[in-house]
Amino acid sequence: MVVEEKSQAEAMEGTQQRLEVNMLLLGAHNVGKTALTVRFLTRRFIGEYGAIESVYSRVDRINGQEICFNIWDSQHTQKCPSVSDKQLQWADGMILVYDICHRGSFDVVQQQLRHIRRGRKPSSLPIVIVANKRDLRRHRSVSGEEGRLLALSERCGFFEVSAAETYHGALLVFHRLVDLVRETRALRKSTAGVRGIVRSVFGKKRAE
Ligand SMILES: Nc1nc2c(ncn2[C@@H]2O[C@H](COP(=O)(O)OP(=O)(O)OP(=O)(O)O)[C@@H](O)[C@H]2O)c(=O)[nH]1
Repeated sequence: MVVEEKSQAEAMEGTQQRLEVNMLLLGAHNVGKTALTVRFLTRRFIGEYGAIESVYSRVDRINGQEICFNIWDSQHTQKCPSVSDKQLQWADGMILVYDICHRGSFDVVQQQLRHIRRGRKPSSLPIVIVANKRDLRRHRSVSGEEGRLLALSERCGFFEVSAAETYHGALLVFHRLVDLVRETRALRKSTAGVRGIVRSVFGKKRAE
Protein backbone atom coordinates (compact mmCIF):
# COMPACT_ATOMS: atom_id res chain seq x y z
CA MET A 1 0.00 0.00 0.00
CA VAL A 2 2.74 2.40 1.03
CA VAL A 3 4.72 1.45 -2.05
CA GLU A 4 1.72 2.20 -4.27
CA GLU A 5 1.25 5.64 -2.68
CA LYS A 6 4.88 6.45 -3.26
CA SER A 7 4.79 5.46 -6.91
CA GLN A 8 1.69 7.63 -7.42
CA ALA A 9 3.47 10.58 -5.87
CA GLU A 10 6.47 9.95 -8.07
CA ALA A 11 4.26 9.75 -11.13
CA MET A 12 2.78 13.15 -10.20
CA GLU A 13 6.23 14.63 -9.73
CA GLY A 14 7.21 13.38 -13.17
CA THR A 15 4.40 15.39 -14.73
CA GLN A 16 5.42 18.67 -13.05
CA GLN A 17 6.77 21.11 -15.57
CA ARG A 18 10.25 22.54 -15.32
CA LEU A 19 10.17 25.99 -13.77
CA GLU A 20 12.45 28.63 -15.26
CA VAL A 21 13.19 31.59 -12.98
CA ASN A 22 15.18 34.69 -13.95
CA MET A 23 16.74 36.27 -10.86
CA LEU A 24 18.50 39.61 -10.83
CA LEU A 25 20.96 40.54 -8.07
CA LEU A 26 21.15 44.24 -7.30
CA GLY A 27 22.86 46.37 -4.69
CA ALA A 28 25.76 48.74 -4.19
CA HIS A 29 29.36 47.99 -5.11
CA ASN A 30 31.19 45.45 -2.90
CA VAL A 31 28.19 44.22 -0.91
CA GLY A 32 28.76 40.59 -1.87
CA LYS A 33 26.46 39.99 -4.84
CA THR A 34 29.01 37.79 -6.58
CA ALA A 35 30.01 36.10 -3.34
CA LEU A 36 26.37 35.09 -2.70
CA THR A 37 25.92 33.88 -6.27
CA VAL A 38 29.13 31.86 -6.24
CA ARG A 39 28.23 30.42 -2.81
CA PHE A 40 24.90 29.24 -4.15
CA LEU A 41 26.34 27.84 -7.38
CA THR A 42 29.47 26.16 -6.03
CA ARG A 43 29.01 26.09 -2.21
CA ARG A 44 32.34 27.91 -1.98
CA PHE A 45 33.52 31.33 -0.80
CA ILE A 46 36.67 32.27 -2.68
CA GLY A 47 37.26 35.75 -1.23
CA GLU A 48 38.05 37.81 -4.31
CA TYR A 49 35.92 37.99 -7.40
CA GLY A 50 36.54 39.51 -10.83
CA ALA A 51 34.44 42.50 -11.81
CA ILE A 52 32.49 40.70 -14.53
CA GLU A 53 28.77 41.06 -15.03
CA SER A 54 27.37 37.62 -15.93
CA VAL A 55 24.27 35.47 -16.16
CA TYR A 56 24.74 32.02 -14.61
CA SER A 57 22.42 29.02 -14.87
CA ARG A 58 21.91 26.08 -12.57
CA VAL A 59 19.27 23.36 -12.57
CA ASP A 60 18.08 21.92 -9.25
CA ARG A 61 15.31 19.60 -8.17
CA ILE A 62 13.16 21.02 -5.35
CA ASN A 63 10.31 18.86 -3.99
CA GLY A 64 10.42 16.81 -7.18
CA GLN A 65 10.22 19.78 -9.53
CA GLU A 66 13.07 20.78 -11.81
CA ILE A 67 13.97 24.44 -11.30
CA CYS A 68 16.23 26.31 -13.69
CA PHE A 69 17.86 29.27 -11.91
CA ASN A 70 19.07 31.97 -14.30
CA ILE A 71 21.05 34.39 -12.14
CA TRP A 72 22.09 37.80 -13.42
CA ASP A 73 24.85 39.10 -11.17
CA SER A 74 24.77 42.81 -11.97
CA GLN A 75 27.53 45.35 -11.47
CA HIS A 76 26.81 48.54 -9.60
CA THR A 77 28.56 51.48 -11.27
CA GLN A 78 28.40 55.23 -10.84
CA LYS A 79 27.53 55.42 -14.53
CA CYS A 80 24.52 53.15 -14.11
CA PRO A 81 23.49 53.17 -10.41
CA SER A 82 19.89 52.37 -11.06
CA VAL A 83 17.86 49.51 -12.55
CA SER A 84 17.63 49.42 -16.34
CA ASP A 85 14.41 48.74 -18.29
CA LYS A 86 16.09 45.66 -19.74
CA GLN A 87 16.71 44.30 -16.24
CA LEU A 88 13.14 45.09 -15.17
CA GLN A 89 11.75 43.25 -18.19
CA TRP A 90 14.05 40.25 -17.81
CA ALA A 91 13.64 39.54 -14.10
CA ASP A 92 10.98 37.27 -12.60
CA GLY A 93 12.33 38.15 -9.17
CA MET A 94 15.05 40.23 -7.57
CA ILE A 95 17.56 39.91 -4.76
CA LEU A 96 18.60 43.27 -3.30
CA VAL A 97 21.79 43.03 -1.29
CA TYR A 98 23.34 45.43 1.22
CA ASP A 99 26.31 45.23 3.55
CA ILE A 100 25.31 45.55 7.24
CA CYS A 101 28.53 47.51 7.91
CA HIS A 102 27.88 50.07 5.20
CA ARG A 103 24.84 52.31 5.65
CA GLY A 104 25.25 53.77 2.18
CA SER A 105 24.55 50.33 0.69
CA PHE A 106 21.26 50.18 2.65
CA ASP A 107 20.32 53.55 1.12
CA VAL A 108 21.09 52.16 -2.35
CA VAL A 109 18.70 49.23 -1.75
CA GLN A 110 15.95 51.70 -0.78
CA GLN A 111 16.58 53.78 -3.92
CA GLN A 112 16.53 50.68 -6.10
CA LEU A 113 13.30 49.52 -4.46
CA ARG A 114 11.64 52.85 -5.25
CA HIS A 115 12.84 52.61 -8.84
CA ILE A 116 11.56 49.03 -9.23
CA ARG A 117 8.17 49.85 -7.72
CA ARG A 118 7.80 52.78 -10.11
CA GLY A 119 8.75 50.59 -13.08
CA ARG A 120 6.47 47.64 -12.35
CA LYS A 121 3.11 47.28 -10.65
CA PRO A 122 3.46 47.01 -6.85
CA SER A 123 3.57 43.44 -5.59
CA SER A 124 3.91 42.05 -9.12
CA LEU A 125 7.64 41.50 -8.74
CA PRO A 126 8.85 39.19 -5.96
CA ILE A 127 11.85 40.59 -4.08
CA VAL A 128 14.12 39.26 -1.36
CA ILE A 129 16.26 41.73 0.59
CA VAL A 130 19.58 40.35 1.83
CA ALA A 131 21.64 41.88 4.63
CA ASN A 132 25.07 40.40 3.96
CA LYS A 133 28.36 40.16 5.93
CA ARG A 134 26.74 39.04 9.16
CA ASP A 135 30.12 37.68 10.26
CA LEU A 136 31.25 41.34 10.59
CA ARG A 137 28.36 42.30 12.93
CA ARG A 138 30.66 43.90 15.50
CA HIS A 139 31.14 46.67 12.87
CA ARG A 140 27.45 46.82 12.05
CA SER A 141 25.89 50.15 11.04
CA VAL A 142 22.47 48.85 9.95
CA SER A 143 20.45 46.97 12.57
CA GLY A 144 18.60 43.78 11.75
CA GLU A 145 15.40 45.52 12.79
CA GLU A 146 15.82 48.23 10.12
CA GLY A 147 16.28 45.64 7.41
CA ARG A 148 13.31 43.59 8.62
CA LEU A 149 11.06 46.68 8.81
CA LEU A 150 11.99 47.75 5.28
CA ALA A 151 11.21 44.25 3.98
CA LEU A 152 7.91 44.19 5.86
CA SER A 153 6.80 47.59 4.57
CA GLU A 154 7.71 46.66 0.98
CA ARG A 155 6.33 43.12 1.20
CA CYS A 156 9.70 41.53 0.48
CA GLY A 157 11.43 38.48 1.88
CA PHE A 158 14.33 39.19 4.23
CA PHE A 159 17.46 37.31 5.33
CA GLU A 160 20.54 38.36 7.20
CA VAL A 161 23.40 36.11 6.06
CA SER A 162 27.11 35.76 5.65
CA ALA A 163 28.24 34.58 2.25
CA ALA A 164 31.68 34.17 3.81
CA GLU A 165 30.54 31.87 6.61
CA THR A 166 27.85 29.53 5.31
CA TYR A 167 26.28 28.00 2.23
CA HIS A 168 22.94 27.59 4.00
CA GLY A 169 22.13 31.34 4.01
CA ALA A 170 22.65 31.66 0.25
CA LEU A 171 20.53 28.54 -0.33
CA LEU A 172 17.66 29.99 1.75
CA VAL A 173 17.74 33.26 -0.20
CA PHE A 174 17.56 31.68 -3.67
CA HIS A 175 14.98 29.08 -2.66
CA ARG A 176 12.77 31.70 -0.99
CA LEU A 177 12.76 33.72 -4.20
CA VAL A 178 11.67 30.63 -6.16
CA ASP A 179 8.76 30.20 -3.73
CA LEU A 180 7.75 33.84 -4.12
CA VAL A 181 7.91 33.65 -7.94
CA ARG A 182 5.82 30.46 -7.85
CA GLU A 183 3.21 32.13 -5.60
CA THR A 184 3.07 35.23 -7.83
CA ARG A 185 2.59 33.13 -10.98
CA ALA A 186 -0.14 31.05 -9.34
CA LEU A 187 -1.91 34.22 -8.21
CA ARG A 188 -1.69 35.72 -11.70
CA LYS A 189 -3.08 32.52 -13.20
CA SER A 190 -6.03 32.37 -10.82
CA THR A 191 -6.78 36.08 -11.30
CA ALA A 192 -6.72 35.58 -15.08
CA GLY A 193 -9.01 32.55 -14.63
CA VAL A 194 -11.55 34.53 -12.60
CA ARG A 195 -11.42 37.36 -15.14
CA GLY A 196 -12.04 34.84 -17.92
CA ILE A 197 -15.10 33.40 -16.11
CA VAL A 198 -16.50 36.88 -15.39
CA ARG A 199 -15.96 37.86 -19.03
CA SER A 200 -17.64 34.73 -20.39
CA VAL A 201 -20.64 34.99 -17.99
CA PHE A 202 -21.22 38.72 -18.51
CA GLY A 203 -20.34 38.49 -22.20
CA LYS A 204 -23.06 35.83 -22.62
CA LYS A 205 -25.63 37.89 -20.68
CA ARG A 206 -24.95 40.89 -22.85
CA ALA A 207 -25.33 38.76 -26.01
CA GLU A 208 -28.70 37.30 -24.81
N1 LIG B 1 33.52 39.34 5.64
C1 LIG B 1 32.77 39.13 4.57
N2 LIG B 1 33.20 39.55 3.37
C2 LIG B 1 32.40 39.32 2.30
C3 LIG B 1 31.15 38.66 2.40
N3 LIG B 1 30.60 38.61 1.17
C4 LIG B 1 31.47 39.19 0.34
N4 LIG B 1 32.56 39.62 1.01
C5 LIG B 1 33.74 40.32 0.48
O1 LIG B 1 33.31 41.59 -0.03
C6 LIG B 1 34.05 41.93 -1.19
C7 LIG B 1 33.09 42.21 -2.33
O2 LIG B 1 32.41 41.01 -2.69
P1 LIG B 1 31.74 40.83 -4.13
O3 LIG B 1 30.98 39.57 -4.11
O4 LIG B 1 32.75 41.02 -5.20
O5 LIG B 1 30.76 42.10 -4.12
P2 LIG B 1 29.83 42.62 -5.32
O6 LIG B 1 28.63 43.19 -4.70
O7 LIG B 1 29.62 41.53 -6.33
O8 LIG B 1 30.73 43.78 -5.91
P3 LIG B 1 30.59 44.45 -7.40
O9 LIG B 1 30.49 43.33 -8.40
O10 LIG B 1 31.85 45.22 -7.55
O11 LIG B 1 29.40 45.33 -7.41
C8 LIG B 1 35.00 40.77 -1.46
O12 LIG B 1 36.25 41.08 -0.92
C9 LIG B 1 34.38 39.60 -0.71
O13 LIG B 1 35.34 38.68 -0.26
C10 LIG B 1 30.71 38.24 3.70
O14 LIG B 1 29.64 37.67 3.91
N5 LIG B 1 31.56 38.51 4.74
